Amino acid sequence: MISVPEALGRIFALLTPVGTENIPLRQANGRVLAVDAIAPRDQPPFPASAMDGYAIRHDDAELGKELTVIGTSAAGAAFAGPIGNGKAVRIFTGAPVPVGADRIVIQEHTTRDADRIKISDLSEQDFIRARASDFAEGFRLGAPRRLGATELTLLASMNQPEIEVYRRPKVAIISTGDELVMPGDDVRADQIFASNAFGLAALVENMGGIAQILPIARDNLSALRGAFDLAANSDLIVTSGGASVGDHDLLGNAAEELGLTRYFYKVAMRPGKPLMAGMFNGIPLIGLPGNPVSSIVCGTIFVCPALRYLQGLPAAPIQRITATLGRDLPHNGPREHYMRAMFESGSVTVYDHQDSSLQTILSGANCLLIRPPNAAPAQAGQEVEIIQI
Ligand SMILES: Nc1nc2c(c(=O)[nH]1)N[C@H]1C(S)=C(S)[C@@H](COP(=O)(O)OP(=O)(O)OC[C@H]3O[C@@H](n4cnc5c(N)ncnc54)[C@H](O)[C@@H]3O)O[C@H]1N2
Ligand code: MOO
Repeated sequence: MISVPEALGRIFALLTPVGTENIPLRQANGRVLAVDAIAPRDQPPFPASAMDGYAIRHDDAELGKELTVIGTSAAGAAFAGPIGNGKAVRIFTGAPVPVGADRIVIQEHTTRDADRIKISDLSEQDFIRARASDFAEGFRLGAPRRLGATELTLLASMNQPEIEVYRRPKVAIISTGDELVMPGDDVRADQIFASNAFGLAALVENMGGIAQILPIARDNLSALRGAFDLAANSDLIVTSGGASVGDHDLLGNAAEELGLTRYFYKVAMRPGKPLMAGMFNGIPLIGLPGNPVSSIVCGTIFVCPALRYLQGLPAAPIQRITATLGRDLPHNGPREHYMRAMFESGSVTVYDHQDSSLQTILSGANCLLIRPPNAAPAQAGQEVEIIQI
């Protein structure tokens, strides 16, 4: 059995980032920028007022001084002329500061009478945003990076109506097992509903991929062949179930017969021991164990980083953070244990029941607490690592 980092490294080695495409900025939420975006001009493109008030010359900034208002500068409607001593221009937030003015007096610090204002108070600040104080022409937003609200705001202000992003990787999800039926279908007493594919599809979509849930493959070679045929145009195949050693667990052997080159089988983790990965007729394949918790844990630990890597992001494991253990834990066995747990106010407490079939416990958990292989007993108050889910 190999370790989790070793398995993840071998999965990255199977993958090649997908190609790129040009898309409208409006469709870029959640996508990964593939090429640096470069600002074609300064922002702000002119010195701009940060407040509503009056633009004046610095020399005129004296308490009690009276000035003549000679015009208005509004956002999108600049005052054309320059401004001299003894003069003021009514100005609004975001408006260009007239040539010659180098200070804004906020309107609360003035009294106005017709076209005259009197300065009644003064701030230390000039309330002028210098040209290019946000970014200058030539500023780069570097790729690769995932685009969300903040990046899209910036890209729009950089006048990027279209951007180059990585294509969304297509992931075919194949559930295997004679006992499985899709939710809503007729179910016999000896069958259960196929749940793994729904969670896995959500993980894939959350990571920017396109998930395709294929029809359930029964535990026989021709059913598996049919499912794999449907996955032919995918960037990644994810299977669930049939990975273990039972008489009906034929995924590994059958897939090899159909063209799979297996790169590894079995990982020192819990849940998830029968994980495998390989290349299926040119398409990378990750084979997850069938137990629902194993499938989602392995999806989080392996499929999510794989999706990031397919979209041009660095080959990196899922982020861990530290938390304080809320309750003592016994020593751990030889496999790295991903325990379902609750993280609240910095403290993490594991659930009593950790069987990898318990979907209710998994859905109640908000993190996985990681126990290293052969870890000594841990006491409440100790620092531990968790992954938020
Ligand atoms: N003799 C041994 N038996 C088992 C071992 C072992 O080392 N020796 N490993 C156990 C571990 S650990 C796991 S994990 C499971 C994994 O087995 P498979 O990947 O072959 O999964 P299945 O047998 O097909 O299913 C296991 C379990 O999960 C249910 N299942 C499967 N697919 C789905 C699905 N899509 N949605 C919901 N539930 C699903 C299935 O009905 C079984 O109950 O093997 C242990 N056995
Ligand atoms: O490795 Mo299994 O996934 O513990 O239930």
